[in-house]
Amino acid sequence: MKISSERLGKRFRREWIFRNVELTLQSGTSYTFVGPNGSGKSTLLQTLIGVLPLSEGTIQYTLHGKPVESDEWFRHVVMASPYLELIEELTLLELLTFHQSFKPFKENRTPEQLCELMYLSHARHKEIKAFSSGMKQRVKLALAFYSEAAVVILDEPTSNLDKQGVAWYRERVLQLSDQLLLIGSNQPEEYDFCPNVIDISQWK
Ligand SMILES: Nc1ncnc2c1ncn2[C@@H]1O[C@H](COP(=O)(O)OP(=O)(O)OP(=O)(O)O)[C@@H](O)[C@H]1O
Repeated sequence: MKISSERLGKRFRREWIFRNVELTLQSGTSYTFVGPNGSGKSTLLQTLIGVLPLSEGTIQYTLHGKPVESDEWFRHVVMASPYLELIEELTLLELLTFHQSFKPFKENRTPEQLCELMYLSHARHKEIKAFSSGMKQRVKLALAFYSEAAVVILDEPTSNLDKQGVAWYRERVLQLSDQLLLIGSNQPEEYDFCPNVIDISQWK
């Protein structure tokens, strides 16, 4: 997968968050967007995957040399972020089964296996609304790590995680090798392995 942007800009009302963003993002490597609070990291990530409409410029997805229509981008993307909610009324197993029906897990893993991989087997019959914030974050990250998708987006990936959770994140994220990984972060421990660190302030 390749995502490229030309003269990409986003504004909310009269405030430009970024302008003239020129990017070429390729599978098989990772890119981290850094910048102070409010600089636009989350906005850029959401614009790049089509969750937020752009205000100017263009974005192109190319898969195996062919352009992908913008209304199909979502099929190729998984995203974990503190502001995207899980379905609170479902149990963990129900949530994973539902998710799997539209995005299968890598290597045909089952929902039960995924519970083990996120160290939450004991909570598999619990409703998500009864999960702690750290448990929810583990679920979001596991969905991102183990779903079949060409593009993986992790915004503030270790928010709410304890030390063990951070170690788990670091171990798992290093195993994403053939996908396109995009991270939004201000915590070096979330991205110190990443070869492409991009300061978003340059586009203000
Ligand atoms: N829906 C919205 N309406 C108006 N302004 C918004 C909206 N969403 C974000 N903004 C503004 O866009 C700017 C960038 O916000 P964004 O959340 O992308 O920053 P960030 O770099 O991810 O910040 P943080 O490090 O705090 O997570 C901020 O000034 C914010 O107030």
